[in-house]
Amino acid sequence: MTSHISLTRYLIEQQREAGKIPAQLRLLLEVVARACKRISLTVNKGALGSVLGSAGSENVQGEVQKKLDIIANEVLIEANEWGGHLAAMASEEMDAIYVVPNRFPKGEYLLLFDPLDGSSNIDVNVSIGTIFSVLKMPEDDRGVDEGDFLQPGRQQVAAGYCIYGPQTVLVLTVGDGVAMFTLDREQGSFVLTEEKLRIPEDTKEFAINMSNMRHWAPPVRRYIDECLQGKDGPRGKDFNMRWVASMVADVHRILVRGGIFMYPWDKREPNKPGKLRLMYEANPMAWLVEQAGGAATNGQQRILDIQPSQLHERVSVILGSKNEVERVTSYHTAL
Ligand SMILES: O=P(O)(O)OC[C@H]1O[C@](O)(COP(=O)(O)O)[C@@H](O)[C@@H]1O
Ligand SMILES: [Mg+2]
Ligand SMILES: [Mg+2]
Repeated sequence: MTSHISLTRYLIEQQREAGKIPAQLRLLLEVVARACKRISLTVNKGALGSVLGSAGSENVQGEVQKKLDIIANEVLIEANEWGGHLAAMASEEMDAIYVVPNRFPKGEYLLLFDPLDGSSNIDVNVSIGTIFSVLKMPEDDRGVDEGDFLQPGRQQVAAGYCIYGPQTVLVLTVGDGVAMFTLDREQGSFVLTEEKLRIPEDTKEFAINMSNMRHWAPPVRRYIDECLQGKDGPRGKDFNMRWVASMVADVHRILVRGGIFMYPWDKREPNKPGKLRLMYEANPMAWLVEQAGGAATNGQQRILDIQPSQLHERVSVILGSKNEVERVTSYHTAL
């Protein structure tokens, strides 16, 4: 642990001393953090809080919603509606954007979130999380609409996630490196526990859902085949594998000790670019990973440079230790 600096103090320093963020963005991030704290408490109640199981509904992507998907979505909306200098919000769990009712002064920011990432792990008590991204509301815009959200990830002004695991940890970037804050339950506050995180450029650990192997495209197959050959293969080293099936948990591990994470396009749904969502999952995680010295591509280009054409757009994701991401990307572009 590096200090007893709270998230609030860290953000004030980012605002006043580093001049990195305006006061309005600081307040918005504090509201998001408070909402995450509430979600964390709800997650911890588990069966005692009747929060496990399915809600019996489907989201816009046709996925079955869990009770916690809906609860987490409501907590974020409610907290930010009145507290966050926002013009509008967009969520993986809502078909359309949520325009914040008439505000004066007009909200300057747009908030996007995956309220509960790793839904399949809720009922089995494995790490899950909330992923968020903040964009600036375009200037000279008279009214907010979906088009305002369609900005490439490089234009994010803040991004992060909160992981609800053995510890609740909030990980954040405002473009000045990546900082981690651990929730101190006795104090009720997030405390800075790691700063200026760096992902090692090389790794011997990959994360991919191996059950999809037969559906992968040749470049992904080639990369994993070479890893699996270990010491005797072209890579000359043995690789380890991890797959939590919560993107937050897999990316968190990579930020802490390195590795490569892939959820590539595959033949199961050939018309979709991938499973993960560009705006709620890939963009915030790609920026965090880049801010920690890693890389993130869709196999063809940097994720942060993709111009979105739809709010709920999907994308192929390859991110983590720089040299490995560059290798997989070169296997795609060499074709
Ligand atoms: O079950 P699969 O196909 O391995 O997918 C796992 C992936 O799906 C996700 O759970 C999707 O997120 P949601 O739970 O928000 O839908 C990612 O977190 C994870 O990387
Ligand atoms: Mg998700
Ligand atoms: Mg989700």
